[in-house]
Amino acid sequence: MHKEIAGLHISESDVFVGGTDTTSTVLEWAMTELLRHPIIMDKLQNEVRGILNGKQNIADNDLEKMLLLKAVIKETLRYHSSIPFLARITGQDVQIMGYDIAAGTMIIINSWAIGRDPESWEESGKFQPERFLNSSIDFKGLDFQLIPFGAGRRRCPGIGFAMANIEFALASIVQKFDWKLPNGEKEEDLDMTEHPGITVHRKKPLLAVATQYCF
Ligand code: HEM
Repeated sequence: MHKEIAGLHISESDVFVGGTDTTSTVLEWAMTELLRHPIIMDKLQNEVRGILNGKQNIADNDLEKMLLLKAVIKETLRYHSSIPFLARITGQDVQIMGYDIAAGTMIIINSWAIGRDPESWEESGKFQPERFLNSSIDFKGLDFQLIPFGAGRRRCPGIGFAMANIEFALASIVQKFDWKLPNGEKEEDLDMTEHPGITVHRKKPLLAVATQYCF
């Protein structure tokens, strides 16, 4: 069924498709990067376990204090923009950076490439969540170097829901379990091949061994 929300046509299947694969893909990439960077995993577990102090249920105001958790998720969204291509059709003739673009042209914006652009990001090829700790750059569509949710009127309407899901899930799994790669696999051997598609997920699903953490 299609509904009109603020003049935009959005169907229930748009919401379902837009909201499931994307969220799980971001979580899988976040865990991949944490397994590849054990020092960051350690720092994150210290932050989450310290703030929760043995409490099993995570509340909204606990998440507000988890600054490294938020930075890890932002860095994952920068480095692994899960919906890489945004599409727009120009409503009138425009000139962008010296290029004349006729009305009715479809423009494809590659948010994956923007997230890795060395002109926008220092050490763009490295996973460094700390870059966001003292930065006001956010993913809400106002900072054009970080647009994993798009920008403008058609940007993702599910940002709040997505972030709540990812923050709760990631905080919970790093609080309650310690994680390592299976069969003595080393961080540097972790296969990072991407599977291109509407969402860019891991080509091979991530395998990790969980050990329950004793509080
Ligand atoms: C990390 C998770 C998510 C990511 C990375 C993501 C990303 C995106 C992107 C890039 C777009 C296109 C925006 C544009 O063209 O400017 C989009 C659209 C959309 N997203 Fe999300 N999304 C996520 C989660 C969700 C969730 C949880 C929901 C619903 C509960 C949702 C619902 C939608 C819908 C309905 C659209 C179409 C909006 C329109 O056409 O106006 N998304 N999303």
